Amino acid sequence: MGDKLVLDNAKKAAAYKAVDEYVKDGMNVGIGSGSTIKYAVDRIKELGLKVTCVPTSFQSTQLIIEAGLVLSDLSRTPKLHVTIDGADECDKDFNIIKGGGACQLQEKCVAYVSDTLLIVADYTKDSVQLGDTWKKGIPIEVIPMAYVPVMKKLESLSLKPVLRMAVNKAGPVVSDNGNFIIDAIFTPPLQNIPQLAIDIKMIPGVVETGLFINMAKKLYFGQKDGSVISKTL
Ligand SMILES: O=C(CO)[C@H](O)[C@H](O)COP(=O)(O)O
Repeated sequence: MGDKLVLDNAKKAAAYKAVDEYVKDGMNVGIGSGSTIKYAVDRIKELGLKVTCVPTSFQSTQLIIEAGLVLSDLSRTPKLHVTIDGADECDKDFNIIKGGGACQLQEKCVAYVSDTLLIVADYTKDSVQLGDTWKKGIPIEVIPMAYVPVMKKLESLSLKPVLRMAVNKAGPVVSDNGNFIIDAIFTPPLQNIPQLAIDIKMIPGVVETGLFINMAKKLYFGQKDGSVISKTL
């Protein structure tokens, strides 16, 4: 089997297991973003579950609509039973980096109002410490007018900020919220991750960081052989 197929099977196994364990008829469900979450939506559809879905991006809105599921938003559905989302890297203490797809702002808003946040990912996202496998840094959403001073401040926090550039478009990536994304590259180990998350968030112009601390209840990692390792703290 090719590497991509192995990875896709691992993602699917993780997403299916999370849905099977947690999602029930009548629930309000947050739908994360990325390539893994597609399988969670597939499973919800396959099981015919009667749930109300709140998306975390343009992409997940499309997934919900295409699957024929009930689409809502945080204004109409401000309290969720469970959110299922992907991740770029998870450490042994459940510190998580998200935002590889630039969706971390809406993802965090949706996760925050959820009773339970489940992370579904393939085995490459399961690390001892952040930065072991994810080399693209911490995604940080910033308002466009402030990106230069934010980058300078990030340098003073020993991070190496890079403005994320678009592919097939001249200029920077523009998030679903009209903002820029700075990827703050770091050399592991990160010291005091909860404090770092606060320090970054406190910089004027920063809207949200891709550091998800103390948020996930359970992590599901699909393995090469199609099994799933799940972890709770
Ligand atoms: O945080 C995210 C988007 O902002 C994604 O959940 C994260 O990048 C994982 O994506 P994938 O499931 O494609 O590996």
